[in-house]
Amino acid sequence: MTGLLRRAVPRGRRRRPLPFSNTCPLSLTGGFLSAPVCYLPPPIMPDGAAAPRAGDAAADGGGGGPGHAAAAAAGVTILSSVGEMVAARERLPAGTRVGLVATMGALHGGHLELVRRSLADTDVTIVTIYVNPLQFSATEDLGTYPRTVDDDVALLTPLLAAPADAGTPPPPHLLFTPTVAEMRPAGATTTVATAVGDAAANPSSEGASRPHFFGGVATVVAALLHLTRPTVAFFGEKDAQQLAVVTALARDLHFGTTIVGVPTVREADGVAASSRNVYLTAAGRAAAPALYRSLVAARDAWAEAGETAASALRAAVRRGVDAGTAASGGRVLYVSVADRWSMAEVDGAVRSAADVRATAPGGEVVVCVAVQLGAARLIDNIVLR
Ligand SMILES: Nc1ncnc2c1ncn2[C@@H]1O[C@H](COP(=O)(O)OP(=O)(O)OP(=O)(O)O)[C@@H](O)[C@H]1O
Ligand SMILES: CC(C)(CO)[C@@H](O)C(=O)[O-]
Ligand code: BAL
Repeated sequence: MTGLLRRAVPRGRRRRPLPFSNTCPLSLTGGFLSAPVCYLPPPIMPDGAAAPRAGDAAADGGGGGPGHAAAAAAGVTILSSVGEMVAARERLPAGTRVGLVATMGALHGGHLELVRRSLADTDVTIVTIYVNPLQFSATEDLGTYPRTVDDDVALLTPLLAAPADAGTPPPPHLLFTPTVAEMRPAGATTTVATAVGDAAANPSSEGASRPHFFGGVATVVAALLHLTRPTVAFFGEKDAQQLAVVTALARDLHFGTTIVGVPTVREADGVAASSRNVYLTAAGRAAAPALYRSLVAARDAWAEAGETAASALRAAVRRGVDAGTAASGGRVLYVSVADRWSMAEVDGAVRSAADVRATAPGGEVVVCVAVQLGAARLIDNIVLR
């Protein structure tokens, strides 16, 4: 049976209704990708990155707990194989505006805001949950990264199962939770390199602090864009350099996807919502507002007091974060004042606030900070605007 989709579009646009089938049985066999696989020698991983470890698959998104059954009952389709994902994407009618929200799970208000943006701006939303081993170094927290798939499904279900207008079938939103074995089969050797995330490009950046990281992110995001072919993909501004990397990736490799940055969702005291906040001790949590407080102070010094020296802005953020977190064991990993899209560090002066206000936007500068606070590695940033 075919129905017409008529979703409320709160951002001032009502799109042409699209036909969706509300009886859409999904292949459980992996579609055309279930063809025989040629096994190759063990994969070569990027420098410092951890290969998928035994046991990862059991802890990642595959399988289905009680939350999956509830989601299925509410009409949310959860897919765990690449073949199912490809087949489901193939079934969407031409012209469907598809939104992608890529996550590593342990969902919080930041993720849900991305999903809401996608639901408002596109016809069909695909949320992915995948803890990507390629973006963790051997000494990082791949093994302990919070995996809360049932809770995640429970949070997503009310959003993704929200009914369309009466009388029309709901849009076929999807949750894709592949295993490592599905996403990165034994023998996979190809990775995507990115100059925007390159440590050499900026020694005081997230890319330099986590040299393995952006190669892993670019590789998995390229695979997810390829599998889901989204019209728009939504990424959080909290991960400023990741947003720059993904924007360059989509543009440079002609994915035809628009990358949209979503403003950082914060707790009442300014702390950016983050899955790794669960690692904070009570003292660390009490100290964590120092990051955003220091960033806001630097932005105010630029906007209101005319401070344009990048070195002064960097020093002010470092001083503020040190003062707020050192007693709780906080250690500043880097402070960066960089072009928002190339991530090149600014050596001299940033454009003044008056100049930015008076002329066309462009050449935005972002101030980023990373802090190790006990077991939690926190990042945050503010754009000078
Ligand atoms: N507070 C937030 N506000 C808006 N978007 C966010 C926020 N936190 C994460 N995101 C975005 O959600 C997407 C998935 O991020 P991810 O699953 O790594 O969550 P995370 O909280 O950043 O995790 P971690 O604590 O491991 O860094 C990314 O695009 C990320 O930028
Ligand atoms: C973009 C991403 C899902 C790739 O694994 C991850 O880096 C994240 O959750 O920000
Ligand atoms: N939030 C980006 C994913 C990561 O830190 O591994």
